[in-house]
Amino acid sequence: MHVVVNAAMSADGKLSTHDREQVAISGEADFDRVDGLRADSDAVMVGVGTVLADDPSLTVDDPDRIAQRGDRGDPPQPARVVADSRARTPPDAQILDDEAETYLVVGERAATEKVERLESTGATVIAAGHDRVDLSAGLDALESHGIDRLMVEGGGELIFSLFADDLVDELSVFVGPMLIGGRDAPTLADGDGFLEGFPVLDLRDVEQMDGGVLLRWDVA
Ligand SMILES: NC(=O)C1=CN([C@@H]2O[C@H](COP(=O)(O)OP(=O)(O)OC[C@H]3O[C@@H](n4cnc5c(N)ncnc54)[C@H](O)[C@@H]3O)[C@@H](O)[C@H]2O)C=CC1
Ligand SMILES: Nc1nc(O)c(N)c(N[C@@H]2O[C@H](COP(=O)(O)O)[C@@H](O)[C@H]2O)n1
Repeated sequence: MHVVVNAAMSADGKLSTHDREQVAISGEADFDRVDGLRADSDAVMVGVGTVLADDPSLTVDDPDRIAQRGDRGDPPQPARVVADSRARTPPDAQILDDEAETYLVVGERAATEKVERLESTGATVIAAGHDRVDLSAGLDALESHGIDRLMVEGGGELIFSLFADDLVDELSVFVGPMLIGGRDAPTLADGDGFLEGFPVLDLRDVEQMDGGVLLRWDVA
C-alpha cells in the first residue's frame, strides 16, 4: 500500500485552534489540489478526533474528477476510513452517509453495541489491535479490501502514529500565511513525540500557492 499524508498547518505549525475548531488554512488553490489528491486515492483516512471536531465528508467535489474515476473503473468516490479505537464515531456523522463506502477501524475492545450501531449505517467495521487500533494490521486489512493508494488527512495524533509505525511513503504540507498559536493546539505530529529514530524526509519540491507554500517530501 502507498500512503500519502497531506495536511495544512499555520506558519507556526498548528493544524487548528487549541479548542480544536477547524480553521481554513488552505486557500482555493490548495483545496483544489487536495480534491485532486482525494480523487487519485482509493481511500481517504482520518482519526476519530478529526471526525468529532470537524464532521468531514472527505469526498471529491469536482464533477470532472468524479467522472474520470468512473472512466478508469473506480467507484465515483474514494472510500472513507476512520481510525476509531473505541467506536466513538457518531452514527449521524457525515462520513457515514451514502456518498461513499466507509471503513471504521476499531480496537477489539470497542463496545459491541456501538460497533453494531455503526454497522447498521452500512459501514464496514474492521477490528485491529486491542485498546488502540494497530495501524499496521488495519492497513493490511484495508489492502485486502482493494485499497492500495491511501491518503491520510490527519489529525496530528494519527499522523504521529503512522510515522512511528513507519507506514508513511509521502508527506505533503501546505504552510499557510497565518499564525494560530496555543501550546495545546494540534500540530502536524503530536502523540508522544520522538526521542530518537526521527523520521527523515527527502524534499521533493516546493511550490508557492495561496500566499503560502506547499512542501512535498518523500519519506526516506
Ligand atoms: N489542518 C489540517 O489539515 C487538518 C486539521 N485537523 C484538525 O486536527 C484536529 C484533530 O486531530 P487530533 O485531535 O490529533 O485527532 P486525530 O484525528 O488524529 O484522531 C486521534 C484519535 O484517533 C484514534 N486512534 C485510533 N488508533 C490510533 C492510533 N494508532 N494512533 C493515534 N490515534 C489513533 C484515537 O481515538 C485518537 O484519539 C482537529 O482540530 C482538526 O480540525 C485534522 C485534519 C487535517
Ligand atoms: N487541506 C486542508 N486544509 C485546511 O485548511 C484544512 N482545514 C483541512 N482540514 C481537513 O479537511 C477536512 C474537511 O473535509 P471536508 O471538506 O468536510 O470533506 C477536515 O476534516 C480536515 O481533515 N485540510
